[in-house]
Amino acid sequence: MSDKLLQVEGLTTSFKIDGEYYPAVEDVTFDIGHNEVLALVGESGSGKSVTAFSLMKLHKKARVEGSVKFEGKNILDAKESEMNKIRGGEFSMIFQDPMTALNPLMRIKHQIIETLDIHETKKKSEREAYAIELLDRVGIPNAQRVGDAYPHELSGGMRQRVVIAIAIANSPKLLIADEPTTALDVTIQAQILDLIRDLKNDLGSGVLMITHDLGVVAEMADRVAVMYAGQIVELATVTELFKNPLHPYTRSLLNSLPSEDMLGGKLHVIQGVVPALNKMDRTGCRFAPRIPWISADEHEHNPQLREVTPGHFVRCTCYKNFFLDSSDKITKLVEEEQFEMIDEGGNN
Ligand SMILES: Nc1ncnc2c1ncn2[C@@H]1O[C@H](COP(=O)(O)OP(=O)(O)OP(=O)(O)O)[C@@H](O)[C@H]1O
Repeated sequence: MSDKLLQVEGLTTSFKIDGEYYPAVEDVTFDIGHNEVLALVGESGSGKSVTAFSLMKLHKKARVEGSVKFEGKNILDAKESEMNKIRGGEFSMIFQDPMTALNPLMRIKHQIIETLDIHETKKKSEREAYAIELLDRVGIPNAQRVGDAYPHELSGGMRQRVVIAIAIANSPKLLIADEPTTALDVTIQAQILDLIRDLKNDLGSGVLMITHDLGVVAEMADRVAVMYAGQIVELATVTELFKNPLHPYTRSLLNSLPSEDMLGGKLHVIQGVVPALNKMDRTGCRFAPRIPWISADEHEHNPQLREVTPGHFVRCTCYKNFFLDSSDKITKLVEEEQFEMIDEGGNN
């Protein structure tokens, strides 16, 4: 048996658009160990959720290629009946929006009991008491009363705790958290992250934490995979990535974090957005159109994710010619109008 909990190799998930398949996620390779948090970061449309849904085999109409080995077994070959056992059992997912994850017409405790029933966790007679115990464990005060409530009677933070109670009900070995705190205010966010970390430590589970919040990454992750336009462009330990980011996209992401030494309190972002699936040039470096001051011959023709120092992987050689490490250089690029300046309120 592999010592890695999850090994994803060459994962490629394609959707049909106007009769042709286009990959939303392409050649994605990473692994997660027991009791390890891997953060998957990247801006909207980079392929984070498609990756997560592919791991759970939740895409019904997509073409999914590559391999996803869970404790050495390729689950992409698993039958739907096996996947139903795995989902919510060994693999669990915490979704971004608790309101869509919960059934509005069912009492909270029955939603937890339902997942215990599917996986036959605990004796039937013990399941209700265990459901209440889980609510208590995720920090819900007056768990008995909340168990009898319907989702709309709870606050957003409480609902997210319920979703987490459901996700951990069967002691999953792998927890996938897709932007678990986006919909919550800052104080509740911190509490939910603490909760996920404590549960991970108690259960020894691996966690795939999907986020575009680098603060969450710094706080939670052991390693980070940065995604851009369906590919992982950089992967390293969290310390290494924050200390020595290489790929231009990673560096621009980190540079967009507000910090005191930013020019005049402004944030800097590289202009542009992730291209649509059917409009993307797939032959070279996908980030090239967003850093036009780097000449074409500084990009690789078909860039691969390559280990440049032990455990630190980067795609494309263009990083060698990309500098964004001092205010002077940022100023120069701003003067050359390569950067869009936005203030902290998000206004241009
Ligand atoms: N069912 C689908 N059919 C066609 N295209 C899809 C489908 N699901 C996702 N996509 C496309 O795949 C790409 C990646 O989407 P994905 O939702 O994984 O991005 P993301 O990084 O999770 O973004 P966000 O942070 O906004 O959730 C996008 O271009 C999206 O439009």
